[in-house]
Amino acid sequence: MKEQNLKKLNDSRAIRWGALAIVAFTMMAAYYVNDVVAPLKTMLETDLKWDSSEFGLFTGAYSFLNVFFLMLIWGGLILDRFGIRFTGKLATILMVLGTGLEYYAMTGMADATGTIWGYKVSVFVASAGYSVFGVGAEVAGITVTKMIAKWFRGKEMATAMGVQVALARVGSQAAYAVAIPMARAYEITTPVLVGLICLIGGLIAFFAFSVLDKKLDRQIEAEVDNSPEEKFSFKDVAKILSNPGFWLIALLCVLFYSCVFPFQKFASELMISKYGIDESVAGFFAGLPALGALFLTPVFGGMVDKRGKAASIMMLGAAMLIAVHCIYALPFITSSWIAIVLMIVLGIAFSLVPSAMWPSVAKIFPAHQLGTAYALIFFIQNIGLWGIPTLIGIVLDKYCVVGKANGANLYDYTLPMCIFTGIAVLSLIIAFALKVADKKFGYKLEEANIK
Ligand SMILES: NCCCC[C@H](NC(=O)[C@@H](N)CCCCN)C(=O)O
Repeated sequence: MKEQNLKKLNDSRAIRWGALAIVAFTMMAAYYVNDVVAPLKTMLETDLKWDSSEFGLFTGAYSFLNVFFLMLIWGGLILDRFGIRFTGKLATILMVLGTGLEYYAMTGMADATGTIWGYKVSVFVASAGYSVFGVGAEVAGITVTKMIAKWFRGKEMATAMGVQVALARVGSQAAYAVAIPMARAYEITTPVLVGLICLIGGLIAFFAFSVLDKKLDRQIEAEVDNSPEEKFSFKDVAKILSNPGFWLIALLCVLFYSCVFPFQKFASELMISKYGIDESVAGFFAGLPALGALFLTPVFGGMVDKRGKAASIMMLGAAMLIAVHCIYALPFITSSWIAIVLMIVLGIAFSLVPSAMWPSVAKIFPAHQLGTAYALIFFIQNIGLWGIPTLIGIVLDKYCVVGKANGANLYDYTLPMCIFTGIAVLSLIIAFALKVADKKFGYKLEEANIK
């Protein structure tokens, strides 16, 4: 009997969901490390003497190598050439090494004098470490998307993608919630050390997953990794780039995510300085969008599957984003309750747009172009994840310092929030253009997936 007629590993619901749980743990650790330094902004200023521009440099460093050294593109090529197991292990090792370097810079180099290209040695080396981590995290992201496509093809693929993103949000929310209390109780760098340990756990988890994946490959005759429909191809790049749907989704992605992830990085300080929220819970509130998205992304994903309206939902999410950032920008609104409600509304927008956007990519592009399309969209998104925090950090230092307290600057966040509002307005315009393009080019974004 041919091997393919045997029951394969991923035919067992328990085993395929178990495999997803293993890699989702690795991604959860990645999202934790990604976000855990952000709530410490004020402490970094008092304890390690990092100013806002240096914090912005560090935050944007996540995407630096991905953008300027095209690491996502090389990552896509490596993924297609060497497969999920090799690329996943490589990406996770990069995350561990990068975080190790970041931790070393923040501990062992904290007192080092001197500068590199005008930046403190500790800031520069920590940013270099975070940049290496960013390459690993983004490549791991596309690897996991491909892993889900392989293990869940013809099964609960969209649900599995939603569950993986939702679990990653647990890592983000944990980071925002624990960073300040943990840093106060132990050392400022303890939250990073915990992340490093979790990532080492994630590396072990990925090695365990690889054993299962190898077994699955032995069971399937035609190896999915090598099938032409999964390959990153330069021919496809040209086709994708000439599709107006690609540009609209990529632009919406960079604009929308630039208003969420970089904003969150500064949100703990905003909560404390403008709304008087206690430092011990400010991170928790800054992480609320991730917590909301944890529950709502699968719900809205289900709605998009059953009722469609993906383009309209993206417009709604972008409109909500404008309202949130605009109200944060108003200098006379300083109630902590309003700040918290706005974070909840941001959480709803942060669930609406991704749950409509990522499945829309699959409607606009045929299956064989999907991997390439995701890598290119992530690449463009990373330009915003690099540029916006860098810009906000500089703007804070140059135009927003209004005093000093306990050795840290006090900032007026009006101008940064106006910048975020402007980007959100652009995202609504692009979402509207996408809806028009949907009608014109027949992407079927407004139609239900399940009929
Ligand atoms: N199947 C695609 C899922 C994408 C999820 C998306 N992640 C990203 O956009 C990453 N490129 C950036 C992650 C940065 C984490 N702070 C998401 O919504 O998380």
